[in-house]
Amino acid sequence: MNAFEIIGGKKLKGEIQPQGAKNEALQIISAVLLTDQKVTISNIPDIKDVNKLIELLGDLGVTVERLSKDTYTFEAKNINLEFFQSDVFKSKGGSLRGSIMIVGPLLARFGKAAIPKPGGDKIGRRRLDTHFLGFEKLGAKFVYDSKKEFFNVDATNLQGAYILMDEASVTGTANIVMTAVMAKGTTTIYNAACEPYLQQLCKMLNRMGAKISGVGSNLLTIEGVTKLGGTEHRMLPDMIEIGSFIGLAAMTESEITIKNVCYAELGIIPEVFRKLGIKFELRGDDIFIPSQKHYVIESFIDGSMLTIADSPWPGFTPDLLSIVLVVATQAKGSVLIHQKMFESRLFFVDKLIDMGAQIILCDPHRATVNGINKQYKLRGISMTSPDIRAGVSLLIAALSAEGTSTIFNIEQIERGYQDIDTRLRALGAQIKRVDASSPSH
Ligand SMILES: CC(=O)N[C@H]1[C@@H](OP(=O)(O)OP(=O)(O)OC[C@H]2O[C@@H](n3ccc(=O)[nH]c3=O)[C@H](O)[C@@H]2O)O[C@H](CO)[C@@H](O)[C@@H]1O
Ligand SMILES: C=C(OP(=O)(O)O)C(=O)O
Repeated sequence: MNAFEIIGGKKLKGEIQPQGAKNEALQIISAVLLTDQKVTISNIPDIKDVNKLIELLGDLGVTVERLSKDTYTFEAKNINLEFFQSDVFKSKGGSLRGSIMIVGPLLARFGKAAIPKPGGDKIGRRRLDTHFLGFEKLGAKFVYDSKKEFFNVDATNLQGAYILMDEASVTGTANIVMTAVMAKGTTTIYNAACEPYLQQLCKMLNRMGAKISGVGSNLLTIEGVTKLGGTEHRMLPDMIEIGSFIGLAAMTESEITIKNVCYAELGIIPEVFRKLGIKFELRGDDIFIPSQKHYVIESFIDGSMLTIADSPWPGFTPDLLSIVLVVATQAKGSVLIHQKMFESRLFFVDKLIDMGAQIILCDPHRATVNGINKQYKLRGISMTSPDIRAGVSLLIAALSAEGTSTIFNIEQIERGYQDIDTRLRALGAQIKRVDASSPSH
């Protein structure tokens, strides 16, 4: 078990390159199961969740070749469907959220799939109804063994259908799209999620021979085809990392350039950080954030207090709300953070309160932050990271704080942020990895 030890209060400076997008990678890598031909994928982030999915595909029989640090080829020629019943599959498949997205492609290609209830962050209930209701509409049948927490799904004759999704689920949409691309006839998916992750997936599937229209909207039309072929795909930069680095720069008064951000794909994200008063410039495709001592939270036009809430794309992603919250603690002004999607994602504010932040947790979904305008610094403490984004928010808080902080359970952070300690050290951060099982901890 490792922990991060951080000496805070130091300004950082330099350039940082965002990794490839974690949540896109999980969809794209699952999609290689749709063809027996070679698929080459680049800008793959070297992070725990993605590596676990790649390993799982290897166990299923996919030939995986690593061409360079971030580029792999996948060839799903000989898939071993017996592997589903093994204990290895039950433990590995259940250890990450993204594994649920192997179901759609396996159904489309082989007419059967299985999956243990997937893992991922413990940030509230994470139901899978949208996925399975969609599979059912396309003609599949599933059985859920609640004792073993295991799904078995069968589909002998997938038929296109009209699907009004019960919510705009990100992984649910990806799964249903990957099933429908090889179902007979036309599928219409309304209330589809349309995050850049999904747009990237649909574009890749179309390059493989699929016929998907409406990409980027919440109404997708899919004409089923009988076979898909190989392709090449490059992952977008991770928009959640980009948002995290904007927050990091503001909190630590640092001058940071975030390189090659694909700005056009960031949607409303930059605007939300601007509303917190953070200044930055777009230089080519880089975001340059100057060192700024103070930043002032905007009010609404009528003078009322700003609310920042999550909603499905093109709304603000829930994965950046924890970062927005931590950044607001040092701003001038107040903001209400409303986490609508997840019910346990704001509890980490206890740790920020221990560090000296002024936050009132109104209920599990809402927290009011009273920014202290850097009148004093947060103080370093020992804390445990409850989930990936809270973990990074605490890391940002620790880097801005006075004194030493220790963050335990950094495996959560490393699910989604590649070599984060090394990359932060390159900006001048005082962060080191320590063995948390040693007696001094
Ligand atoms: C591997 C992966 O890609 N994970 C992302 C994916 O998870 P995932 O695909 O699991 O999340 P979903 O989009 O299914 O839903 C997330 C939560 O929001 C709720 N919900 C969803 C849609 C909606 O219109 N209303 C609503 O309340 C759901 O009930 C659920 O509690 O999308 C989430 C929402 O952007 C992100 O936090 C996760 O990082
Ligand atoms: C919640 C997240 O991930 P996952 O869905 O993999 O748990 C996230 O990336 O913020």
